[in-house]
Amino acid sequence: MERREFQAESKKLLDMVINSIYSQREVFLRELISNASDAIDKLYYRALTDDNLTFDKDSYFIKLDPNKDTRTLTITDTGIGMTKEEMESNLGIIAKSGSHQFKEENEIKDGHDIIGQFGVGFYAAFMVAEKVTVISRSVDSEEAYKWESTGPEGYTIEPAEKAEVGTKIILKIKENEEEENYDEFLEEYRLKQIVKKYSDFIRYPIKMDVTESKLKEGTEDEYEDVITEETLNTMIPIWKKNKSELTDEDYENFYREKHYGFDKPLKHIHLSVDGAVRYDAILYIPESAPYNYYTKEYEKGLELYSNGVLIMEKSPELLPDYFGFVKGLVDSEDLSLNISREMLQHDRQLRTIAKNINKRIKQQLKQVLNNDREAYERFYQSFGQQLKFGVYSDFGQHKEVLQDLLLFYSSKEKKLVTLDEYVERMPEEQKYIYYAQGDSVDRVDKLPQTELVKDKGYEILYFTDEIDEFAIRMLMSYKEKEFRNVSSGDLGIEQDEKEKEEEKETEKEHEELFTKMKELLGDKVTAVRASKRLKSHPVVLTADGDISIEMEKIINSMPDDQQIKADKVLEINVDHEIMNALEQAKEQGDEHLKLYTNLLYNQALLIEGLPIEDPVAFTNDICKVML
Ligand SMILES: Nc1ncnc2c1ncn2[C@@H]1O[C@H](COP(=O)(O)OP(=O)(O)OP(=O)(O)O)[C@@H](O)[C@H]1O
Repeated sequence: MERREFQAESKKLLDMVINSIYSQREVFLRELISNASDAIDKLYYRALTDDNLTFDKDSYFIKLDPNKDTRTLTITDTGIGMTKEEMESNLGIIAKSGSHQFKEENEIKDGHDIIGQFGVGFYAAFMVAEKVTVISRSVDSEEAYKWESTGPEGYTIEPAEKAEVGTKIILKIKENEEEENYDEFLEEYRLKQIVKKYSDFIRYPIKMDVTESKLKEGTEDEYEDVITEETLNTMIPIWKKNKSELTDEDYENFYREKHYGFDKPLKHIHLSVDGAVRYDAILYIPESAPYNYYTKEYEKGLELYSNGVLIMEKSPELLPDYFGFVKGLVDSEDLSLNISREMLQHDRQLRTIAKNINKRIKQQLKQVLNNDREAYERFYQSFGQQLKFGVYSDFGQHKEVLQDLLLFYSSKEKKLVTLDEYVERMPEEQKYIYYAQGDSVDRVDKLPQTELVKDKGYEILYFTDEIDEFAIRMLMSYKEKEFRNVSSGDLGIEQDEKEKEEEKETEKEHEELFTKMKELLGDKVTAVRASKRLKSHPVVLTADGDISIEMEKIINSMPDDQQIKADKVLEINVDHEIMNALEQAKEQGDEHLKLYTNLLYNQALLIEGLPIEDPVAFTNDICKVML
């Protein structure tokens, strides 16, 4: 028996396969099973043109046989086999793919897509095996041959005995090393796991004899090992089935089987696209957020398959951040994979798929919003913040996609409404879309700032999430209607001549008092003014300029210590009885007016949910007034 050397380049390549191409050792099994499946597919193609051959799908299988005593793992297939020459060229020259050549020579169709293309996968066996033996008999030969190698030193080929057509690969599993455990590749449970993970949708059954300890018949506490042959893979992926054959329950079961979430998914999307890039996808919109969703630990992404073989557990490129909650998978035969199948060579196909998927998710959400509001609200409860963050992020790039998916609580409807519903209801003379912010609907409801707008009969959107105002600032307007904070200086509410006249008079009347009050407050406020928006409450703090008080609160609570200040204005309700008290205080001297001004300013801070600078002084001030 003559030992043959691998070609010089092959030696280097083999070293690379063993040591650096694959990041996980377990993929050796994926590679050998894919080869076995390719070999059966080749028989199928041969039968199409060869009258002497019939292909009965049910008689083909792949079998795994772990044996701890001999430390071997045998993978047997009933495929096309290899002649001596094929062994020479396909296993003797690394990076020579018989499968690739086969694809070139045969017209590949019917979804029997050959997986192999690079001619390196087989050698992944050396990551776990110290010796690899291949015994194969080709469909074209009466004789069988044995190929054997212990790695870079070379290989031998000699005649062998094998009754049936097909290939048997015997891996002599390496001994454990200090930090490496190879025993796991002889364990039934582990092999099952690896098959499920990577090869669950291989078209042919992957079988293994599984040992189970069972109660011995006729006894109560005696157990015996029972061996049964199990098929480890599901074979037909749900996404390759016809949609009409599948029920909601099937999709829900698949969601659970895949551990996409513990909840019941809100909706699923099943796509079979036959366009420029062909792919199938099953996507789920979950109903509730995983516990770590809003943390750094959460990783978005879809599973990526190529021809039913898992390539990536989480491909982040397939989902934009704002739809990062979507779960599911994509299977495409059109991906250009790199040699380890762990990455893609071009992301063009992936980008096309991602773009389509993005569109479909939006459509689906819109549909739920329009047809099943209750379900959408449940979804929004979990992921509304994410959508709003999506509007805000990347300098508002995605606002067009997302604006119609937003909901806010409405002062009028007392429930969540869309921006479209708001704008549709706006009276003609209403200039802006009004909003007010606070920690909760109850709190916003009681805000004095909302009085005038409500009095006018206009609807107000309540912003109770920190992100709300930031997102809306990015949006700027919706259907050409600008957003306006109810606390802002200009509310765009038209006044008639008489009202304007009255306002001027009031300003003049109290000018001296307000100037004095502003002096007493110093730079705590930029102005003290007669309020146009208050009806029953005595005071309120509002903001001039771009930064609202709510934004000041949020930004200042962030860890990066960017201290910013809103231009606060103390507004006084001149129709309130408090005005008399203030005018009297002014007459009584600065001391008195200062006491009242501070009290009112601190009250306004409290209403806004802002901290009082000196609570002790504030309570002392109250006592002074009481005594
Ligand atoms: N079980 C098998 N039965 C028949 N032929 C096989 C078998 N395993 C490997 N071969 C032959 O050996 C060749 C090399 O296999 P290898 O796994 O290295 O590459 P590949 O499958 O062609 O490509 P890839 O690197 O993309 O997996 C295959 O193309 C095929 O012709």
